[in-house]
Amino acid sequence: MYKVTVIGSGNWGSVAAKLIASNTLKLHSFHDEVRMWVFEEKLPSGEKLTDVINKTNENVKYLPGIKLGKNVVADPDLENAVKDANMLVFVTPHQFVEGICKRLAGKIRADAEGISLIKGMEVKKEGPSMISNLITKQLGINCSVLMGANIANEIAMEKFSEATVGYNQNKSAADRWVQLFCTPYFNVTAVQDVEGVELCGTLKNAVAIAAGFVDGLEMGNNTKVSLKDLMAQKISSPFPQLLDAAIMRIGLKEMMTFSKMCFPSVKDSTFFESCGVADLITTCMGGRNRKVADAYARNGGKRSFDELEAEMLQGQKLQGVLTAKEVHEVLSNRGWLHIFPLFSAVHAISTGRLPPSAIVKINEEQLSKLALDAFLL
Ligand SMILES: NC(=O)c1ccc[n+]([C@@H]2O[C@H](COP(=O)([O-])OP(=O)(O)OC[C@H]3O[C@@H](n4cnc5c(N)ncnc54)[C@H](O)[C@@H]3O)[C@@H](O)[C@H]2O)c1
Ligand SMILES: O=P(O)(O)OC[C@H](O)CO
Repeated sequence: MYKVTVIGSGNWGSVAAKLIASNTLKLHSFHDEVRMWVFEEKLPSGEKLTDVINKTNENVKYLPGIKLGKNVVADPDLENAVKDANMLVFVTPHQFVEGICKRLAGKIRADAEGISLIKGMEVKKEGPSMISNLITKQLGINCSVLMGANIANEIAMEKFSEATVGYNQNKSAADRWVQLFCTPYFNVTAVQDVEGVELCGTLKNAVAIAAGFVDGLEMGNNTKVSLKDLMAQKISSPFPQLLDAAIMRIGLKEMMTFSKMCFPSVKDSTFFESCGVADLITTCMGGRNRKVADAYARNGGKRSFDELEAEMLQGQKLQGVLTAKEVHEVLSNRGWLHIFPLFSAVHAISTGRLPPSAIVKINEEQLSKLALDAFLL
């Protein structure tokens, strides 16, 4: 019998628990109960979030108004939450995974399998290391990934969407994950390209920040903003939707180039799965990264991302700004900044080194300066 624990209980973590819990009740090879580890916090009422979830069957802070399923049990004790599980679903903001894995080392079942729903990466001296790899290395378990065009609040309302499971060797584990997540409104397919799937989910968050800048500047209506560099790339539209499309096109190209330069085994076909172009479009149009970057540009870069994130997302976390920093580290370490103008601009703008309008003005001269700054820092 398979026993599932979800490690994380934010917006997507709660929806993942709901999807899984609806299936474990139906599938005989799985225990009904789904444990969900909660990073404990006190609510304004003074109650603990875990107690409220278990009392109301609702994550009132990160997914209000949605019942998770009576077989979801919130647990604030990480070790206790995982001790009986042999299917571990990792779904926290990526900056917390390393600490969580350190706490879990030696505490999980020997036959455990993992899947990461986390969009992000770590940068080591040797280069980028994906979160699934970090989980495998620290816990010694096989780890697949699940990424896709998935806005948690919409899937919580059972609106149709698709997702992609990425796996390396273990096809039977991938099939089990597909079985565990699939519902009539959540269609999951598996591809043998764990890094490709994970890089798609990770890198599109940096592109979504660029899309937010464009929207926040209302570029289509602002004749003061020069389009010459976009025109140099044969794009010259006065309409914001078309600028968004330009950002997505250039972003997709940089995502593919970066992925293949860092991980030559990544397959082109992966970018045409839900985790690729579909997630890119979804996040650039409707995600949290886009929304907060839009506010950043509207404020002329005068209010920091941290401040805007806290005010606009009430505890939910952005991944795009941190991802742009991680990508920038790889690019500057390897002397690749000039190949990735969009990623470079997103990092320079989000750290206040260039104004938001630079998203369509980034040029060779600025890139050389950024490269020099990176070298001097
Ligand atoms: N929300 C979505 O629509 C969505 C969709 C697909 C993928 N994702 C990805 O899923 C991952 C998790 O995102 P989410 O939306 O579930 O989370 P979230 O941004 O909604 O919530 C933040 C979570 O982090 C927890 N947290 C805060 N401090 C912590 C700490 N020190 N240690 C551990 N946990 C801490 C909070 O308790 C909360 O559960 C991210 O990588 C995200 O990109 C999100
Ligand atoms: O809301 P975002 O920007 O974190 O994006 C959410 C998901 O990753 C979209 O698939």
